[in-house]
Order: sequence, then C-alpha cells, then structure tokens
Amino acid sequence: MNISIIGGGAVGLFFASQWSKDHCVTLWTRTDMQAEMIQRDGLYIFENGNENVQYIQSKKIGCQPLQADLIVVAVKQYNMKDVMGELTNAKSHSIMFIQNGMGHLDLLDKLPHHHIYTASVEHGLVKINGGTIQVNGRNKTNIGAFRGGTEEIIDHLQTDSFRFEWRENIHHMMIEKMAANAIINPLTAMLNVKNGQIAQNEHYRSIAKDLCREFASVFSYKSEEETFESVLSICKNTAYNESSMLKDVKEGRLTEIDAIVGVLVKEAEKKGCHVPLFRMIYNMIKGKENMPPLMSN
Ligand SMILES: NC(=O)C1=CN([C@@H]2O[C@H](COP(=O)(O)OP(=O)(O)OC[C@H]3O[C@@H](n4cnc5c(N)ncnc54)[C@H](OP(=O)(O)O)[C@@H]3O)[C@@H](O)[C@H]2O)C=CC1
Ligand SMILES: CC(C)(CO)C(=O)C(=O)O
Repeated sequence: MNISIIGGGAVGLFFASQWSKDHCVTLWTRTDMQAEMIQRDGLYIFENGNENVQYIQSKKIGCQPLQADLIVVAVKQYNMKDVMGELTNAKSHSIMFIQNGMGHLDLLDKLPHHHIYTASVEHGLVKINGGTIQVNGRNKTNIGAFRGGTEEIIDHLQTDSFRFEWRENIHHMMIEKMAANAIINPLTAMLNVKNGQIAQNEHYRSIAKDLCREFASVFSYKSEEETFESVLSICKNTAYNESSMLKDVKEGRLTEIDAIVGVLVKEAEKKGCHVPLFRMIYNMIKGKENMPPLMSN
C-alpha cells in the first residue's frame, strides 16, 4: 500500500518505521529541516536497548498534493485544523486518526472521504529528536470505523510485532482510552513522573482511583472498578514512558487537555454530574500551558 503519515512526532515516526518494510511510506513533516534529516540519515528506533534504523521517504507538507491508499493523521489534536485543508483535497481511499481524546470528532464529519477510521494507540512512545524515537512499551492499536471502512484493513496494517485490534464500537473504544488519558496524562504532567508511578505509588494510585469514580459517573459504560483496572493496566504496560502531556508541559507547548479533560467536564455539565477533581486538574494544566520550559515543573 501507499501510506502517507502526517506528523513526524512520536507516533508518526513509530508508525512509519513499522510499516516501512512492507509498504511504500511517506512521512509528511511540518518543516523542511526534519524531512531532509530523515531522508538523509534515516529513522532511528531505540527499544529494549537495541537500535534499529529504517530509511523512508519524507517531505514537507504542502509541497505537493497528498495522494495515498491510506493517510494517517498523527499530529496533536490542537494542530488538526492546520492540516484540514490538505486532508480535504487529498486523493485517498481511507484516512486514519490516532488522536487521544474526543475533541477532533467534529472535524472528521467535514471530510468528504468514504472510509474514515479512528484509532487508540496503546504504545508508549517518546520522540528524542526529529529522526529518533524511544519505544517505552509496545502494546497494540485499537481501530474502528468512523465512516465506511471494514475490519479487513487490519490484514494490511498488522505485522507480528505491530498489532491492531478491530473495535465495532468506536465510541466505547474512545471512552476507554479517554479514561486513561484523562487520568494518566495530567497526573504525570503535574507530578513530573513516568506512567508506572501512578500505579506504583500508593498516594498517586489513590488519586487515580478517585478520578476513576468521577469518570465513571460521567461515562457509565464501564464501572469505577473496571475503569481503574484498565487505567492501572495501561500504567503498567507503559511504565517507563513519559506521557505525551508530560512531554508537552516540559517543552512549554500547548497540551491536549481541552480535547480530553475539557470534553469530560463539558459532558459532566450536560449530565449534571459533579467532577470537582477533574475541574481542578483542568485548571492546573491550563495554568502550565505555554510556560517557559524551565518554569513548567
Ligand atoms: N506519544 C505517545 O506515546 C502517544 C500519543 N498519542 C496521541 O497521538 C497524537 C500524536 O502524539 P505524539 O506523536 O506524541 O505528538 P508529537 O508532538 O510528538 O508529534 C506531533 C507532530 O505533529 C507535527 N505537526 C504539527 N503540525 C503539523 C502540520 N501542520 N503538518 C505536519 N506536521 C505537523 C509536529 O511537528 P513539529 O514538531 O515540527 O511541531 C510533531 O512532529 C496525539 O494526539 C497523542 O495524544 C496516543 C497514544 C500514545
Ligand atoms: C498510552 C499513553 C498514556 C502512553 O503514555 C498515552 O496515550 C499518551 O502518553 O498520550
């Protein structure tokens, strides 16, 4: 397949590296500098003490129209608007979105393409520099159809070491992932700890449990206990990872708090649920956004 990936971050670089042996992959970056670096030096993947290098095609987005069998959108939720023009005009059968949270679903409705997939990524990944990533927990990617699309896509995308799982109900899939991200991401970002600490440290674990109670009062598809189990399991599977929100806060960038906790707080308001802890967490992370890197922790 011809696969175009938009966004050379942790997820975009990882997906590009995993598909590069079996598919013709092009990685579309925001800057010329990153595209040139990847074309020239390749893509470095560090995992379990091993180093692997893959060579792929990389171009700056906008230098030519997008045309591919599958386009994977791997930019942050808050950068989605910047790529909507390219996406709307893209000649492609299928588009896949991998963003955490649910803040981007309205934008997907506006696209004309027949097959649109959403996915929830359970790998723990960190970008070291424009051409290097560290894999801190290899798990799976859940995928389902937002519009059109069938389970057969998995046969094309999956390899023995890069697993996908089909989900009939994308709403449930996204709520499950949102629980993990609404709890793990802001806690790790505020406490400046790796994901595993939220499960290991009894004090942090008790905050996570209280948050699971609030989460399950808003999205009751899973009980408080089931939500807690699933959050703990993601903490354990990505124990050595720094969450994407911790990384954003450390680097003084915007975070995805609006798409994750912001959406949850609005849903709570609609349903008349009390979520004082999530409200506090929302404001704490908002207060850290765009702070100079040294002041952020
Ligand atoms: N990291 C992880 O472990 C996980 C992340 N996710 C989700 O995956 C998504 C991506 O996260 P992650 O890879 O960590 O994020 P990163 O910040 O590492 O990567 C995002 C990339 O998008 C690029 N980008 C921004 N705007 C544009 C644009 N207009 N055109 C092309 N590229 C652009 C950025 O480029 P530049 O750097 O030049 O600004 C950056 O390389 C997020 O929604 C996150 O929630 C889900 C599960 C796990
Ligand atoms: C799975 C997890 C929690 C991995 O860190 C993630 O989704 C993120 O960091 O955004």
